Amino acid sequence: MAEGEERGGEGKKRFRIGYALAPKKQQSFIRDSLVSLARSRGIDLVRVDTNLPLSEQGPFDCLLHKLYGDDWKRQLREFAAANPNAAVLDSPEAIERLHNRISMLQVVSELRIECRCSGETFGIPKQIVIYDKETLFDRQAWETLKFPVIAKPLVADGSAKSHKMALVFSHDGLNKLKPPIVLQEFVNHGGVIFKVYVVGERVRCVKRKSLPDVSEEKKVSDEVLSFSQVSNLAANQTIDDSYYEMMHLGDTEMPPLSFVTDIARGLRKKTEEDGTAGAIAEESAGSERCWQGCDDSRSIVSGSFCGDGDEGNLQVSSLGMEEKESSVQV
Ligand SMILES: Nc1ncnc2c1ncn2[C@@H]1O[C@H](COP(=O)(O)OP(=O)(O)OP(=O)(O)O)[C@@H](O)[C@H]1O
Ligand SMILES: O=P(O)(O)O[C@H]1[C@H](O)[C@@H](O)[C@H](OP(=O)(O)O)[C@@H](OP(=O)(O)O)[C@H]1O
Repeated sequence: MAEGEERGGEGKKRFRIGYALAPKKQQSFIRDSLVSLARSRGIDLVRVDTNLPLSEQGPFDCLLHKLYGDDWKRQLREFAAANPNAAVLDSPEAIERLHNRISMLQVVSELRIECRCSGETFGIPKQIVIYDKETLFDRQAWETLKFPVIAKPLVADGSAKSHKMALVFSHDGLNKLKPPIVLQEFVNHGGVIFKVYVVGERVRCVKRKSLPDVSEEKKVSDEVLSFSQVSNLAANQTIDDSYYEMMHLGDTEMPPLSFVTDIARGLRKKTEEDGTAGAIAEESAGSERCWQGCDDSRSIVSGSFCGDGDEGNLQVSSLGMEEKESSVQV
């Protein structure tokens, strides 16, 4: 439908947003409440049928997607060419860097934040990337890194596998890992992370549960603990709350707003400079893509990191989603 064409009743133009999501993400993101709110504001959310060619569907003023693969990328390119006025969130080129845990953090490492408040620091935990088993056992590659470390799949493509991580306490745990991986020093941070979502001018900071601190005696363990999406556990997945009760997480203060907005502003500026659409949100120890919904259906993954083993699983209980949040416009 041409731009400016009337769609809704009473002379109001309605917008059609096509969404193309995997079924699980559809469930978490396209909630009835969102659909009704959008409808009341003149926006119709329309599911894209991924079994049909995109070119046969629409018209859409905007396409919201979280799908991957060469064929999908081709379809998006064709859609963008045929519909130059339609927004594609996000273009495959713009999100490419977020699919690799090294390149996703590059923009963060280039940010220089002057911390005006005392005590705040900003940066990425020390990390190395390991592409093969040989390097995994090469002590030299490890010289700069201290245990415990978190092993994260290098690829971050939204698959369940790409979220499977492991906390490794010593060299003995290394043989359970499957490169390519990023090994990042574990930073004790009191069992709570702050996720900061940046969409254009808007910034929202939420508090989430994270991995518990590692005590000195635990640091000598040869265990490997696997975990997945700890910050997204649903309220009914409470397993062991004693740690969090002890840490009084509910009382944890949000980071100073000025600190959060400085980071948000910096990230926005950097991504705009680089011509990247969409948004990155910054955590205390990682980096995130934006345009996210809440998902009640996640669980601690049993089984091993990157696959199929059976090492111990880390038990983390859930904090109510977005238990406490602050929102600001920059
Ligand atoms: N270096 C670190 N030190 C301590 N904890 C960390 C570190 N890196 C990650 N974590 C914890 O592990 C969780 C998952 O890490 P990360 O955010 O990199 O993975 P993800 O799978 O991309 O994210 P999510 O769990 O939000 O889907 C973080 O939310 C945080 O709780
Ligand atoms: O809801 P928050 O706390 O923002 O957590 C997000 C994760 O950090 C993202 O990694 C998830 O996206 P992927 O599963 O596509 O990586 C994303 O999955 P979603 O797209 O299903 O919402 C969320 O789990």
